Amino acid sequence: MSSDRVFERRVVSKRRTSANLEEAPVKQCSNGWTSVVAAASAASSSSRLNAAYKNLQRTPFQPHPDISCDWFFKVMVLGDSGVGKTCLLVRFRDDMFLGGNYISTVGVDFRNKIISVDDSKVKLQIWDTAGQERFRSVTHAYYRDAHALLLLYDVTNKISFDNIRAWLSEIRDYANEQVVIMLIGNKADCNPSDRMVKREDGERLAKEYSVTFMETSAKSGLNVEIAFMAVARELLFKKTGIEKKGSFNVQDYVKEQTKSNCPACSTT
Ligand SMILES: Nc1nc2c(ncn2[C@@H]2O[C@H](COP(=O)(O)OP(=O)(O)OP(=O)(O)O)[C@@H](O)[C@H]2O)c(=O)[nH]1
Repeated sequence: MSSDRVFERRVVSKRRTSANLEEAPVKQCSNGWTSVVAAASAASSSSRLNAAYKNLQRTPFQPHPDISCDWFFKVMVLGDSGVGKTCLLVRFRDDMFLGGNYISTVGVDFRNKIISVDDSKVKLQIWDTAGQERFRSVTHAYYRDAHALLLLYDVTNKISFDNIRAWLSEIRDYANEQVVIMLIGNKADCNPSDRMVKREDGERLAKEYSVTFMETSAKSGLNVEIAFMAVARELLFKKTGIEKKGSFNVQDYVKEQTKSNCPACSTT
């Protein structure tokens, strides 16, 4: 059994509002999610969880031992509470939108998806993090071995955009220097009157920090698959592409892929 399969069990409820994090380090959910609640502290109370996490840490940028895939990458989704991190993941993984009551994530969760990139099978282990400030110290512990970070803001919430600089500064402090970063303006399906952050502002900020940018909608599915595919391609290129193809520009890839979508929701 590969290390991450320890987490791949059927579960009861992914998201909880209880702040009593010490109670249950691993929550299981009916929708396929597994919560690693307050893992930084709770991991020590679960040897299996600890072993699995340590195995993950030992395998950055290595082909994954799982014979069903060629490569394994850990991707984290970050951003303020309510920007749509969980919905983005659920859209990518299950092609569903979690409407209705909004329940804030506690701690961190992950789920796997295997995708095909050219002739390679790539397993993405995607970690959903709690956006609320009180969980920051928990989520920081997971940054270090992430290969890619999707940093989200909500185009209808200016504060979530203004906080992106602070997020980028945290990333600089806690993440690997080689980490691939993509800035995402989510909820691009909004009414024009609800939009508080212009696409150009997102583009400008991304340019300033030399990161890739795109707008998505977890609700409509707009650009969600493309965002994850772009990240997977860039990671794969970093690992193998130099010998194989010479060059790959993720921003050009995103531009090409989003060309046929709503212009207001794509990148430059
Ligand atoms: N219109 C619209 N609403 C969205 C979209 N994505 C998420 N939402 C809504 O935004 C709210 C928050 O979504 P979540 O995915 O739970 O947000 P989160 O970033 O995971 O929040 P935390 O768990 O607190 O960090 C929910 O009510 C969603 O239905 C989107 O693309 N468009």
